[in-house]
Amino acid sequence: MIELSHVTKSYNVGRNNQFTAVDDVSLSIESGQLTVFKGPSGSGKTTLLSLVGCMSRPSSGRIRLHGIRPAFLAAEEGNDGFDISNLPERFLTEIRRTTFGFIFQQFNLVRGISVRENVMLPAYPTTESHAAFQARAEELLRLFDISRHAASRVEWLSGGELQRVAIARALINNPAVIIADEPTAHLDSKLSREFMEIVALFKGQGKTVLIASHDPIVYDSRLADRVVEMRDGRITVSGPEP
Ligand SMILES: Nc1ncnc2c1ncn2[C@@H]1O[C@H](COP(=O)(O)OP(=O)(O)OP(=O)(O)O)[C@@H](O)[C@H]1O
Repeated sequence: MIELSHVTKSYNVGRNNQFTAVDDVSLSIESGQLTVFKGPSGSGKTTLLSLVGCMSRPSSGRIRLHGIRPAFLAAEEGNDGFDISNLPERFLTEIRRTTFGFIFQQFNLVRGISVRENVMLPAYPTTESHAAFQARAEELLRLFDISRHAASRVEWLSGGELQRVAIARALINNPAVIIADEPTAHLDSKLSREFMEIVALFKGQGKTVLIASHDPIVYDSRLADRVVEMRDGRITVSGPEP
């Protein structure tokens, strides 16, 4: 479970353009479920996901992981879970790479290098050998039917293929949690439905999935265990508690 208690994120603190993007949010996100964050543009969805995914720290409040153990941490988890709100950048980076897989709207693939190299980019070789990562990359390329493009540069791929490369890259470290920000925004409805089939696969593997989306194919999906609605940095509807 991921537990947020009174989480606030403000930008440009102390300046005249100070802005609170996430405002006193408390929420429990159940493991192994799909939680969809829905809301108008600017409502704070991306900011909230970036806080949970250790890409930034909250201005105040606490975020705790329960039962999700970053692989590099030897210490036992206490009853209060593992607090990620105030960790030094070095630890945040390690947790981000070992625990979370990210899928972005623009896919954020690196041009000029191959599909295989893109999938391998986030590989985190302190937890497994390079050979193990290479084997996983080949397996993921096969799973998503992009093996024949492994040596191609990403700029030669179609939109659907790019999406599958981005998904394979998100899985290279076998993360417990997948975070996807508007993953279907640049896809037609057929590819969006295919994306949701892949989400079903994630859930089947017991992964926790968080998606920010405006797309009814995502938030109306039967796969969504919970739809959390946001407006002006606050939760307006938090769906049924699991
Ligand atoms: N680094 C930043 N500095 C200042 N303001 C920011 C920063 N990042 C985000 N914001 C502001 O915070 C608000 C929330 O942004 P956020 O991207 O979280 O919204 P969102 O719900 O994901 O929107 P969208 O659906 O358009 O992606 C926006 O008004 C945005 O302009």
